[in-house]
Amino acid sequence: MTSVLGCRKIKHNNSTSLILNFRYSLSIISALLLLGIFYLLPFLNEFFFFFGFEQLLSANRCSLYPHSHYWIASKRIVTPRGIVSGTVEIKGGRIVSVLEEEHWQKSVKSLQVIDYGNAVIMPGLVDVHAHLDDPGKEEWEGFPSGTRAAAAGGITTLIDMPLNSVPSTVSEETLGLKLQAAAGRIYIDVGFWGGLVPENAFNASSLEGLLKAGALGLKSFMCPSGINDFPMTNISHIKEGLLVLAKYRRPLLVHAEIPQDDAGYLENKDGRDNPRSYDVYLKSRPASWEEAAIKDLLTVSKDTRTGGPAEGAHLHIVHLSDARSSFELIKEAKKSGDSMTVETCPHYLAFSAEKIPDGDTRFKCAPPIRDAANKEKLWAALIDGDIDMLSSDHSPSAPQLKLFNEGDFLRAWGGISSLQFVLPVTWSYGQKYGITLEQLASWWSEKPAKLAGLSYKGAISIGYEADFVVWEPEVEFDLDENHPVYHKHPVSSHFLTTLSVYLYDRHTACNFSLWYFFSKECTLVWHRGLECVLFYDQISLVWS
Ligand SMILES: NC(=O)N[C@H]1NC(=O)NC1=O
Ligand SMILES: [Zn+2]
Ligand SMILES: [Zn+2]
Repeated sequence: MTSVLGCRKIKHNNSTSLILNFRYSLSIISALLLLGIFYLLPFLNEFFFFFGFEQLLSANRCSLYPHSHYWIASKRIVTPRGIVSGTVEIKGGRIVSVLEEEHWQKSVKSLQVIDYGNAVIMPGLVDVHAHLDDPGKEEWEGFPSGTRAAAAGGITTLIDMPLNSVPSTVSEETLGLKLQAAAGRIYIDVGFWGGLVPENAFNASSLEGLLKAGALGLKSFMCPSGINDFPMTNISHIKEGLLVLAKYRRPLLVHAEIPQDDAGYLENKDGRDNPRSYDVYLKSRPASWEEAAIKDLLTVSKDTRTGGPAEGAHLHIVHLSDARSSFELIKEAKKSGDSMTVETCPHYLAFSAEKIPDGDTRFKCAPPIRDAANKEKLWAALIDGDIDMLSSDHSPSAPQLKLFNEGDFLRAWGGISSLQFVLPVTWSYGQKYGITLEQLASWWSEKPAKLAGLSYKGAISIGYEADFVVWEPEVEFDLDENHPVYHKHPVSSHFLTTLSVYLYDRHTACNFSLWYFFSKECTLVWHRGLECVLFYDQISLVWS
């Protein structure tokens, strides 16, 4: 296939990527000037050495094709106006035309066309909720490992959460540290959320500094986050934050759980309950926690309505698990005109509490995975369009924090590691519900790009950035220990092994799909004789 040759050729070809790198370095320079991050000045020598050489060299190898102007063809191109058989024309990293078959065949020189046949060309996934833990907790995950796993999973843009790294991203300065840590170490486009915490919530100029410095929006917790320098906010903090966000027309993402006094969580303080029991954990964080948080949020989300004091701001509920009361409240608020969206995650759509073995802390996340009936309702809400989008909530930790030996659900780290597998998991588990490729593109690309304010990403449309995933929905692979995993901790990659456990338990054939992947180093990975290519044209940080 031409792309194999194309890829190898690119390893030695400089022309296209020089433009890429020029653009990349320029964006960094202008950002630095713009932001006035003067404290970075002492590092600039090193910084430009890094970018000028390392980054140039590595990115030189990342272009798909030795042309800045080329076409990719397929019988299944997922566009906002449906599935098209034809070509996407790419020039300088942007989509300049999408042509149906009969229109392109005459006009395009064959050498500049990569024909993927029946493979699906979709917009690259935009994951708006992942914790890359870098700087400071690189032993949990990092920009290189995390973005590489993302690329291998078809994600071309990732927005990093402000907590789990050290320090948390809660100021212009700490955002600067993120940029520094990401520089030259990312394989896909990366943007950042900033944190809304009690310390900055009433300090509008601090929040503005964070937003002006490039944070795409803010994130806050309504319960303890598990991270000391990321304390929880109350509704007054959130109300204030929304006023600042309104000015910048940016979203607030909220972890919506408020601890309730009646919860088993408190009852177990004396250690009477068995901490290995998933049921005990589930009861310790009941749906009433989510419901209480949503009820509280609705007292301020109305401010985001047209004519309201926070018009322009937007409230986004992350990782909804409760498909009952909490979901109904969100749905009503949206109907009333509150500017709100909600996401759920593949683990809530794939697993159910009844099947989680006691002591298996790979399944621990917050809010918890609930019962099978709840899972069905989540799927229905997603398919009806009432849950707007999906995200990974990739939240890895050092393996020892999962306490695999003790299997203590109450003390183990809460977080599931899933980045590389969100596309095949969504597709595979969605088969039962007859989900379509267009729905996948909406949940994983179009809506998340919109949330992050990336108006030039998330769709295969003229003028959009040329970020794609090319994959074969019909091809299956076994998710076993031989499967290459790029997360920092592949062995304890909770989600991966969890899925395997499930599949083996049920003795079903693995129904996961294979996608092509093309890594930055131009390493072609072959699975079952199929060439894997994911390609992306823009290697740059995302700026608002
Ligand atoms: N700190 C952190 O990443 N917490 C995440 N983990 C999880 O399971 N839910 C979360 O919010
Ligand atoms: Zn959360
Ligand atoms: Zn999270």
